Amino acid sequence: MSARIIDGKALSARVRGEVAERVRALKAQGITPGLAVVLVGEDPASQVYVRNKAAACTAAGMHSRVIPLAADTPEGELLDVIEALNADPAIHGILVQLPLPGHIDTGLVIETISAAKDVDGFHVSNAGLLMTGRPLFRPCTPYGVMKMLESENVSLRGAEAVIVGASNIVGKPMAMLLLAAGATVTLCNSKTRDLGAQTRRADVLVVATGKPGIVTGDMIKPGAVVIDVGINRLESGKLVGDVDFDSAAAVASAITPVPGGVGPMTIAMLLVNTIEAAERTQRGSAE
Ligand SMILES: Nc1nc2c(c(=O)[nH]1)N[C@@H](CN(C=O)c1ccc(C(=O)N[C@@H](CCC(=O)O)C(=O)O)cc1)CN2
Repeated sequence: MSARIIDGKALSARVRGEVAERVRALKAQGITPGLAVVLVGEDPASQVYVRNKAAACTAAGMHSRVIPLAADTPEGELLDVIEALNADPAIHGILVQLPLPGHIDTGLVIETISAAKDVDGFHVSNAGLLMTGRPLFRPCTPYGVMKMLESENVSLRGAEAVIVGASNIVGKPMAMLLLAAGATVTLCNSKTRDLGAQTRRADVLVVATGKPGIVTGDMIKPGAVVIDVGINRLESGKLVGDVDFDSAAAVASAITPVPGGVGPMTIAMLLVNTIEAAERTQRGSAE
């Protein structure tokens, strides 16, 4: 292995420490930032993520409210919960943990969250603002990836960036952020012909498909920076990314591990978005 390991755990701890300082400053002005997380159902992975989000919030000095709802909660009831949170002045950020049970329209749920409290950055208004270069909230995972690239001093101006996976929550916003930073962006999807021909052009390669091992070392340009967004639990219980780590690390100049890479940054950037939402409220009330 020759690649440098990009330590998401260490960077997320730094970011969370900076957020904690901003929380202290805001509290001194009488505002406690508050995050509400709605969890529908009992998906074990979602339960872990929600618990970790709440714990990170509390550790940073924020107010955290977790709202667990049964898997068969009617859609209308979930929308009522969101409306109540939209109107609650103690709550500055709202997120609904995904995925949702099949009987619920995810798009409708996201659009019901007030765009000003949409700390996931998934609301169509926030997606539009990001696309037009005026971001309010950047989606946490791609935002975390940008923070990792910045911390590694990766030069993005004019760089070839290739993203594998075109989801609304990672791939598409990732493309917008890399484009805004001056990269030439290629966004691959499940229909892309000859994926390796695309990935081999990448100076920065971001993989977010949920398919373990879809990218192997022979698909990577020597010296590329490889960001693995995938989190896949194998039957053995082992957690792996979308990139075959050993073969990729032999070729790349830097690579994120799984676990301990992008995942912890997702939670750190959620705290950043929440403190920004609360600071914005404070500025609004001071004007
Ligand atoms: N409303 C949202 N739902 C989902 C999001 C999101 O950003 N907003 N992203 C993912 C899940 N996710 C956050 O919610 C998330 C996934 C993984 C991690 C993480 O820290 N992973 C650890 C490993 C944890 C484990 O042992 O399972 C790591 O990679 O080191 C944090 C957040 C889908 N849903």
